[in-house]
Amino acid sequence: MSKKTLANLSASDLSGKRALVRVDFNVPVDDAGNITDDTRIRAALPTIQDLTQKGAKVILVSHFGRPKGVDDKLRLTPVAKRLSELLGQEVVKTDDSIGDEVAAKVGALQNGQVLLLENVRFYKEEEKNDPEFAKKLAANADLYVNDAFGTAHRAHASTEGVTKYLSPSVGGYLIEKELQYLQSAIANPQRPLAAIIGGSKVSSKIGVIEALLEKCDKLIIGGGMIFTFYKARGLNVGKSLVEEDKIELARSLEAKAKERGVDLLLPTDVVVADKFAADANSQTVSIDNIPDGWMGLDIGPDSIKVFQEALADCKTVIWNGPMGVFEFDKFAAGTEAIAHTLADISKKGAITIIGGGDSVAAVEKVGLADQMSHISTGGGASLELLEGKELPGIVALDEAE
Ligand SMILES: Nc1ncnc2c1ncn2[C@@H]1O[C@H](COP(=O)(O)OP(=O)(O)O)[C@@H](O)[C@H]1O
Ligand SMILES: O=C(OP(=O)(O)O)[C@H](O)COP(=O)(O)O
Repeated sequence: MSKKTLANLSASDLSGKRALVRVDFNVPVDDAGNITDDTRIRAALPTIQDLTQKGAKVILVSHFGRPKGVDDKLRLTPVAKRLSELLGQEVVKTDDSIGDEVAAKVGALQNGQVLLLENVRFYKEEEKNDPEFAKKLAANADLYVNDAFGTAHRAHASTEGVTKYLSPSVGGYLIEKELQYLQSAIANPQRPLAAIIGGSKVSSKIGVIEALLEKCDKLIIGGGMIFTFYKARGLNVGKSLVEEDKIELARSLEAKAKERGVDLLLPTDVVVADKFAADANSQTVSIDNIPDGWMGLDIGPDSIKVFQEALADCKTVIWNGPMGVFEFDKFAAGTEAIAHTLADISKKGAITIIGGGDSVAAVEKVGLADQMSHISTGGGASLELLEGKELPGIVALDEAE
């Protein structure tokens, strides 16, 4: 990468220095708050360990979920515990990300110690990239390392704003590794190239589809994303997830795909449930038969077949977003089938890239992660790279000398 990285900093640059390190510890958790997949924590270890070995005082900052203000369910305390186990050393945890308590605990850090700040999104100023808030985050540190690849597509205070107040500002080893792999796989992809988009972040990912129509030969849509398209077609979607203000966009995307001759594949059948729960009653219906009061939580068997056939000849596939609510066994079949298909085409030489916290968790759950070409810690971030966009969290870093 053309940016300065941690590899450019020696022990003499780092020893005794307070390093503010942006990580993406936005890990999947179950209803009881237990971490169900720690890939993102493990992926940050090389950077954290390099810093501690070189005598830096490490101050980690991350978001967790999408809180509106302080939310006790979205505290990073379980993450601090898991990180401490993985590092084999104590991780000091603060209850805030700025302020006096943080300053005091940072002041008490010894060289090589690690501290984790509280969820930075408890402050609305974080996502607004408020300069005063960025200045307060930066006040406790001497230098900045961004290793949050999964959040590099967000221009927030802890990913972009802080770089204006800390020097040097460098990329960590995870960001370096992700860019190295993704840029080469995506710049000149082996074709046919397919993108599979699912999951629940409809409003933040539906926009990506437009740019992907220019790049991809096939676009497969699943997960919670599909019902906005169906509503645009005038179908009844019951209580399924819909983004009302994206219906018009969905309609125009279908029209554009047709114009450009890109295969935009949507499921033809879905598994619907009478409630959002593991023990819900379920039935498989065609998409024009979703009953009132029911919600679509997985793609159906006919759709799985069509998707598998479409993927069979692909040479590069990038997948972000599960096909259904795979956390509930009843609604995991679509996601599991696609994971198996990608493992199969990987074996035949295709490049398969899985990105996103929950998508990676799903592939880990079925034990197929090591059969994919690349497991990326970023879903939205890897899709934006595929679109050809620059990621603000990377643009903001110092240029390599
Ligand atoms: N039909 C659906 N309705 C509601 N939620 C869904 C549906 N299909 C998938 N999901 C949910 O989407 C979530 C993952 O979405 P997202 O955050 O976009 O993916 P990733 O973390 O891989 O980027 C999962 O928790 C899954 O339960
Ligand atoms: O989980 C994340 O993104 P992803 O679901 O696209 O992989 C990142 O932590 C970014 O979170 P955000 O989409 O709430 O900014």
